This record gives sequence, C-alpha cells and structure tokens, in this order.
Amino acid sequence: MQVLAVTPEIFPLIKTGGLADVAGALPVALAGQGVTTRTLIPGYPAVMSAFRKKKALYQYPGLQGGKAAIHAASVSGLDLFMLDAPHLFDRAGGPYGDATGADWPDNWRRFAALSQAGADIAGGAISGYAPDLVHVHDWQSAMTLAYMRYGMANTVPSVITVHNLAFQGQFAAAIFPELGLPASAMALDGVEYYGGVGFLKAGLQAASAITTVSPTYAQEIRTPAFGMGLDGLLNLRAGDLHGIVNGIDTEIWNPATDPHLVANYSLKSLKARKANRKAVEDRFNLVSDDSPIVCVVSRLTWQKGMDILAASLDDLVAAGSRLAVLGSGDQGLEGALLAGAARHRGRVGVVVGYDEALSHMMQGGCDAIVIPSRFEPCGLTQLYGLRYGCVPIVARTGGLADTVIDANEAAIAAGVATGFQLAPESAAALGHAIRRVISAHADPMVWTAIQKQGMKADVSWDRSAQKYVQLYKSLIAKGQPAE
Ligand SMILES: Nc1ncnc2c1ncn2[C@@H]1O[C@H](COP(=O)(O)OP(=O)(O)O[C@H]2O[C@H](CO)[C@@H](O)[C@H](O)[C@H]2O)[C@@H](O)[C@H]1O
Repeated sequence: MQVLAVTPEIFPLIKTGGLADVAGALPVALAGQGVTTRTLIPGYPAVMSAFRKKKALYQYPGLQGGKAAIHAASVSGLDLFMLDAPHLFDRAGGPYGDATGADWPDNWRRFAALSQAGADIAGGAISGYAPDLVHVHDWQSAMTLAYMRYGMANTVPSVITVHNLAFQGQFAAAIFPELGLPASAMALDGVEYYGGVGFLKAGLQAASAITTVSPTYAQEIRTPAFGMGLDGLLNLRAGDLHGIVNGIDTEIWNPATDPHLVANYSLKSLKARKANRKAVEDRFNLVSDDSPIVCVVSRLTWQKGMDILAASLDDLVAAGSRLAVLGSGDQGLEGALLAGAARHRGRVGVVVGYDEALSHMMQGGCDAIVIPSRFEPCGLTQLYGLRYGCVPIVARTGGLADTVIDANEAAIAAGVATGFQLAPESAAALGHAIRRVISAHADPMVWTAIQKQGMKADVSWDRSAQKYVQLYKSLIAKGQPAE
C-alpha cells in the first residue's frame, strides 16, 4: 500500500512540537506493516540544505506567487517530497513565523501552496506515483483534502489527523479568490468557516476519515468545552472519527543506548540513573539531596497549564520537591518561572529555550515529569517519561488519561501503577499530587515498582500502527465516492 503523507514538520529535519515526532515515526512503524509512506514537506532552509542530491520531479511556473518545484529525497529511512518554493519557505526564523515568534502574514498562502502540491501529487503529477491514500496532519496540510475534493484526485481516500484542535488556520474571506478553488467551495459544507475560510474545517469536512491522537480526546472534542467551535461538525462526522493513541520512536528514545545520557541504563540497572541525576543537578544549579527532582519539558503555554505551575512553585518547593524546567513560549510565563527560580535558588532551575539533547538528559536523570495540561490530545513527554523511568504526573485529560495508570492504593497493591493523575486546571490538585509523589518517593520499594511498571508499558508504535493500517485498508476497500 502506498500512502502520501503531507505535514508541515517532520523529525529529524524540522520540529517545533509533537507533530514532528509523529510524522517522523509513523512511516517507519507503518513500513513494518506493509505500508510505504512518502511524505511531502515544505522546503524550509533546514530541509533544502540537508540534501545535496535532489531531483526536481515536477515544476510549477507559478504557485501562489512564484516559481516552485517538487523534489524527492530520502533521509533516516524516510522518503520525502519537498516543495521548493523560495518565495514562501526560504526564510530565516521558524516554520510559522520570524525569529521574534510573530506569525508570517502569508501563512495561508504558504500552506495553501503545500496543500495544492499535495493534491497535485495525489492526482498524478509525479509520473509513476499514484498513492492509494492521502494522510494529512493539522491545519497546515488540511487544505490538501479540499484541493483533492474539488480537483483531480477526488476519488482517492483520505485521512486527516488532528494533533491539536486549538490551531485551526482561520483566515478572512478575502483570501478565498486566491486559493484557486471553484466558487462552490465557499460553502457551509466546504471551506467556509464562521464567515471566513477555515483550513482545518475544510479538511475535516472533506476527509474520508478523521483521527485524533487518543480515544479520550476523540470524545472530548465532541463537546463544546473542548470542541473549539468544531464540535458540531465533529458530531456530524462522529461515525468517521477515531482516536488512535500516539506511540514513540523506541530507538531514538531508548535509555539503554541514548547518546545524550551520561549513563545508559535499563530496567535491570536503574541505579545508573544517578549519574544522569547529578548531571541535571549541575545543569540546573540544584542542591544535591534525596528529594525528588520533578521536571518540565514543554512549550510554555496556557494549554500546558504552565501558568498553574508558575503559580504553584512556592507550594511545590514547600512540599519538599526540586524542579527543573526546560521550555520556551509565552514570555510572561518565562518571566514568572525565572522569577520562581530566583526566589528558590538551588531548588528550582529554569532553562528557557529549546534543547533536544537536554530533554533526553532530563528524562534520564529526573525522578518525575509533570504535565498539568488543561487539554492534551495525546502528549508525548509522559510516554518518554514512562520509557525512561521518569515517573509521569499528569492532568486527567485527553491522551494523558489514556496512557498513565494512577498510583492509587489499589493500583499500587496490584502492581499496575505507572504514574500519578490529578484534576486539570487546579493548583490545589497539583500540590496534592506532588505531596503524593514525595511520599511515594520516600518509599524506595513503592517508587521503584512504579518506575519499573512504567518502563514495561508498551509505548511503541506497534499497536497504533496496526490501527492506522486497519483504517487505511477499510477506506481503500470502501473507496471514496466521487461528488
Ligand atoms: N523546550 C523544549 N526543548 C526540547 N524539546 C521540547 C521542548 N518543548 C517541547 N519539547 C518536545 O516537543 C515535543 C512535544 O510533544 P507534545 O506531545 O507535548 O506536544 P505538542 O503540544 O507540541 O503537540 C501536539 O501534537 C502531539 C502529537 O500528536 C500530541 O501528543 C500533543 O498532545 C499535541 O498538543 C516532545 O518531543 C518534547 O520533548
């Protein structure tokens, strides 16, 4: 089976968050199950400069205002198509904005172009390549399905995965004439969204099936509280909506071989974690003692509950915990956390920035990782935590609720506990959870049992990749009715 994936990010080439991890790991997992994936990504500078050997397979004399070409290349087991469109993607800064973090004003044009190229490939633009199915991710590639629906590839089945409903790609109606879609597309069941154009909405409407990254989030987004304006549409399409929990790349995230750790270890050699713990203490200027180091590796945003964490710092330190925070995002939150570190020298350390290597070291050296999100489609850092014996402390929402078994008395007695759950959006619940963690940590038998049970959990892609394959097969068997 041949699948064309379209995504704005892919690890290891370009990553701002969990979407990149999934886009990079899923094709490898699917390959083991007879699915060949080729992934279309934008030709950002980091992408185009990664390959010496490129081959232009398709040329556009004009695509959203400039010349463009589709190239093919392979890296780390991934087969890629790259959309080389310098007027759209050859810019310093991040994939979505400039160095100050401000969004590019023409993001609609950039990701409409990516989507147009995706639909063109699906429709046969690359000679000899005809995918059986198209799989797109989030709003940045969602319009692929609209271009397919109103164009050549309207019989190719498709899947859209929602990694985060908060990001919708909503733009003014004035852009519509420049999208190159027929006038009939500007309709309630087309790309129209609250009077403007909705990229994610258009994809949700056109997809043969919709997936999101955990069963609980798939239910939550059908409610007004989590649906972010799309719950009505998601309820209409409930029969085509599936929750498939993310896995992780267990080669890249393997404490036994991870090159970013001072000391490698496994279930049988947990004591070796001490050397990593020492390295974390040094990096974050923490005092050395027996109290647990609780870490955070996160975008610093409201979604992730980082305001609740910042407001709870004094309480968490008073309870006896040490904290190591790595993150970047909202400047107000960065400031609040840095101020907390200044108030609690030696007990709270904060590194503002994005540091892949340090994130591995923290999972390998800290005792626990806290994820107090308000909503969390899946969450990956708790899965890395499970694999590394860095016990997850998670808000009971979305994929966090689906992947961590709370260490209540019954679960401890049954030997199934893998972490700690808390009620979302509550500083009191966070404080209570940290006190439970400190008390469990003080009992090495209990703590080691929780760590080991987490390390035994299956966080690989195996089962979830099977679910995607089953879904792909059922859609291909059904066929996509032409309009
Ligand atoms: N400062 C930093 N330095 C280094 N690494 C950092 C970092 N901040 C974050 N990371 C890394 O970025 C990734 C973030 O993954 P999350 O699952 O938390 O996702 P995110 O909210 O971006 O993604 C959305 O998509 C993913 C994938 O589907 C869903 O799991 C999630 O719920 C949804 O919100 C992890 O690999 C983490 O280690």
